[in-house]
Amino acid sequence: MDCIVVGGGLAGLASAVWLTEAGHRVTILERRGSLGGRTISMPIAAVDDVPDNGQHVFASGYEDLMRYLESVGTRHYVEFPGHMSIRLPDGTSHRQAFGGLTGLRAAFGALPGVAGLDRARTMLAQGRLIRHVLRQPAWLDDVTADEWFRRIKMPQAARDALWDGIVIGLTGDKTEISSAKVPADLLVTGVRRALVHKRAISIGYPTVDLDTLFIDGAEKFFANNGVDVRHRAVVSTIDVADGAVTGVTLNDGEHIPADAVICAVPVWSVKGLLDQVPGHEAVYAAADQLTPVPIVSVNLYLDRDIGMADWGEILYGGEGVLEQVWDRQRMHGREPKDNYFYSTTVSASYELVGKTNDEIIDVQIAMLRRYFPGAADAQVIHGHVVRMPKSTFAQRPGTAGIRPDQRTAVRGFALAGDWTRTDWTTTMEGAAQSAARAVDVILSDR
Ligand SMILES: Cc1cc2nc3c(=O)[nH]c(=O)nc-3n(C[C@H](O)[C@H](O)[C@H](O)COP(=O)(O)OP(=O)(O)OC[C@H]3O[C@@H](n4cnc5c(N)ncnc54)[C@H](O)[C@@H]3O)c2cc1C
Repeated sequence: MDCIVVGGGLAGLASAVWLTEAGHRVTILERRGSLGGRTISMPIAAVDDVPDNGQHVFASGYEDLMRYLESVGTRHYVEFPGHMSIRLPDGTSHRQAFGGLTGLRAAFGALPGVAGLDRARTMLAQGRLIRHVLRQPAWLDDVTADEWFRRIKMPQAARDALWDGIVIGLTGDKTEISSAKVPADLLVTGVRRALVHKRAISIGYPTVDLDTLFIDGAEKFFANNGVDVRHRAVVSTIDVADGAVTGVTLNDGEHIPADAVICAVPVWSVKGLLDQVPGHEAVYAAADQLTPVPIVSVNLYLDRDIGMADWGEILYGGEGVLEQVWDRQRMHGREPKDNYFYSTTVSASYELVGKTNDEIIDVQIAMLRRYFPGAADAQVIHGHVVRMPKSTFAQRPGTAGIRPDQRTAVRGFALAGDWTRTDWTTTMEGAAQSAARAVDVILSDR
């Protein structure tokens, strides 16, 4: 078959690799000048370094993403150290091993900063939470995670220490925005994966920049297997005749014929592309409801070691958003030479994203000084702000079930992308799983 993949982010790359492995001829059409979509590196000449557009972390249940990395030969660049740390505003850092004794103690309410009666209240609230996750009451998608925590009487201290961070980490959004059903579903996915692998889910990270991890191996694979990659090719319609796909048309009017097409553009780019696809109204309605969530990342090259206790630390008790700090040189196994490189991530950064670069750097440095005594006199050698107003998408109450399936009403045409229906939310694994399912649709349509 002659196949077209629209979009060269992770969902498109994985689709192209797996269609090629299945023996088909593939063309990738990517609107930008390079591949990678939302997972890219951004070289900075001033410090001779290659930071990313934002730190990406992995969960050990990311099966399809790992399969993609196996296919492009870079699986060995992901490490799961088995721990991460949380830091409280008083500067104390607590190392969290995943599962094991720490998990057991947490189940009994023993969380940092949670004391006295709140421990018993936390244990009871967590019991109610687990019951809701397993039984999924009908109202779960009618309320925000914030309201859910109020209903199960989760003490504020436990929310500050763990649960708000979990919601923001899992959904990418604030507790007062995200539907309670999203974290509940993800907890089910996590437990399922943990049971299959007989291991608690843990968090890992790439030991190289994102281009080396996701793109370089893919480009070699494409060159070796005759995949045609066309940059700056902007698709304007998916073409359909008699219920089957016939190809795509670019914005300059060129029609490219194909036997099969996978459309792997982000949710905010899909409107207009599917006008000829029966049922596109529901997809466009979903696209209107899955609104973008900003992430602001700052790559900070400092003149000294701020004394991080771990490769990654989550800062609790911040400003209601999840703030994370990453020790990039440690993660990449490099000795600091001319500077100490820390990367910070502010998820759901609705307020921060509108500020100037200098203001953002000031806010982040002030935050490091608050949490890390070693940062008190640190000077910024170079600061690099990455503002991504469209990083992930929000799933507000009432949106359960609106994410479209990969299978469409058109023969030979499938949707992919982190926003299509998967076991995950807006993640790299969601993108990879959507690709696996889209490729299955195409292969089963033959
Ligand atoms: C800062 C940041 C941090 C993140 N952190 C994590 C994390 O820690 N863990 C995690 O799992 N996930 C994380 N994510 C989410 C993850 O990056 C995304 O969910 C995933 O990369 C989405 O991949 P995708 O292929 O679905 O979409 P995209 O990567 O957006 O790819 C879509 C591609 O389609 C192209 N395109 C659009 N329209 C057209 C058109 N008309 N014609 C041709 N091409 C088109 C675009 O240019 C783009 O290259 C993070 C995201 C960001 C931005």
